[in-house]
Amino acid sequence: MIKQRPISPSLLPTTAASAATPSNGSRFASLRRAVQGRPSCSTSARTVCVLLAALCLVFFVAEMKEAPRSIHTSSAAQNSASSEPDPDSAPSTAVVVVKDQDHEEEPQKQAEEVENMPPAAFLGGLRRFESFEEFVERSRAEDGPAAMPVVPLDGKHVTLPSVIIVGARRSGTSTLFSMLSQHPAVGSMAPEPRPELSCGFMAQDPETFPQEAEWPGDNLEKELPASVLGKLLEEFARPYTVSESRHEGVDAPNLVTTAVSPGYFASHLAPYRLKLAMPDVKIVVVLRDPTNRYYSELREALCADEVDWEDIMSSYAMPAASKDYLSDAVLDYSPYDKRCLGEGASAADLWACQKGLEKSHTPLLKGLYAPQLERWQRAFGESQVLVVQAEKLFQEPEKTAAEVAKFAGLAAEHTFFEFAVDREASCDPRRKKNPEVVTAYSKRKESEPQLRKWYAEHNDMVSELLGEEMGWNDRIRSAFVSPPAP
Ligand SMILES: Nc1ncnc2c1ncn2[C@@H]1O[C@H](COP(=O)(O)OS(=O)(=O)O)[C@@H](OP(=O)(O)O)[C@H]1O
Repeated sequence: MIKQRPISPSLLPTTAASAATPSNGSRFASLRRAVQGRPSCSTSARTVCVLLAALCLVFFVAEMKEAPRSIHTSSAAQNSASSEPDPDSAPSTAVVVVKDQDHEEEPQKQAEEVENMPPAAFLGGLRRFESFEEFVERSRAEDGPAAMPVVPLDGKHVTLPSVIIVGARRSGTSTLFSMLSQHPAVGSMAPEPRPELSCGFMAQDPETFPQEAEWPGDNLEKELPASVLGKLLEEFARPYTVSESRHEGVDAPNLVTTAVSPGYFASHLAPYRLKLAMPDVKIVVVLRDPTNRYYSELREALCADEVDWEDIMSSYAMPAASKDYLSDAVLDYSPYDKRCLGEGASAADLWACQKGLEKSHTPLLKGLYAPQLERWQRAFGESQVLVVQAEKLFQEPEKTAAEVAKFAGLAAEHTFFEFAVDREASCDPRRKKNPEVVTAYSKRKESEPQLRKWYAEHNDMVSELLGEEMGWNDRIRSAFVSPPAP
């Protein structure tokens, strides 16, 4: 059970300006930098934003004094959250309160607390082990994960995530991660980037992945020897440094550690390797209208400081108008190929599938969600994989975060604050000075109706798979509805 405790200042909302305070190496730092440093936010707009945020803060603090700590549902939330406004024409979101998610307060104190813990003692749900091998042995002996481990490593203390948001990329994963991190029983970890593993530890090339811990290609129930698994977990956990003393006052079994690795969803190997390494980890998948997801990724690529034209032009090639193209894509890059789903596929087979996906039309194919989702469900079972629709997250952020929190095993009696994205400030390549960028983006945007049609059949498949209408085809459907007679 989570002990009720007064809201600490770090849980209170901050103004846009203070939320934008840079912080070393954290995911939030880059988010904040993104919010702060966006070129289009004019000074006057910023002033208005800051004033608005300050007003929000005053009202909020007054309200929090009165309000019980319950789930906060947005009054603006709509019941049907199937589509989002066109990200290219949507007005900027009002700047909303953001919890200042710094994991920097009292790091020294935290380190000392962990250091002074007797082995196998609890600290807010974390249990100290001398090594991951010891953790694995204890978990096996106790027939379940022996709490979340905290293990000394190279002068730091590291742990493992119990919930991982695996993607899809550009679907609001950072927003969800930052919202969950507001929960007092969540020790969120923003892994330090490892440039050498651009696609993530569990998605890396079999050439560099530890051979003895590799997916054997046949048996999902296989148990790796404790020494091998211990070594693998140590490598995996290396960037997940235990955060500061925010776990204080939380009863042991409730602590949840979350991580976000949006590149994992499209990986063919990550689900199986993760299952082998952390069979109990909970998986969260956020799915966004694939057309909007595509343009978001394109915008991100075009807004990068250094744009590799050749790469962008080939990666972001548009589908040909003919439907055959889809079959070609399916056969050549085979996210549908049975072997690529993992049945009897070796790590080398799966890597070939992943490479195929990476080589051509990647951003386009990443929007074919069904086979990707099937791999995760096949590896972990449906009950361990939660699918969140991005449009619902955008329209009902607090409610959606509460649902994810419940899935993660967290008590619901907590208020989440929306992490709002200032759309006007978000990168729009058309505002770039470089005419090549402007032309490239505009040309791709002209093909939007074609792209929507290309995804339509697959979108229906995803709706069917999830037993819920995602609404991603609404725009093309409405285009066919004849206007009412004058
Ligand atoms: N609350 C809310 N409302 C509307 N849109 C939102 C919201 N939160 C995140 N987003 C949009 O999600 C996109 C970023 O997704 P990710 O955080 O998953 O990106 S990443 O993969 O981690 O780079 C990025 O999409 P685009 O703006 O279309 O590029 C964000 O604007």
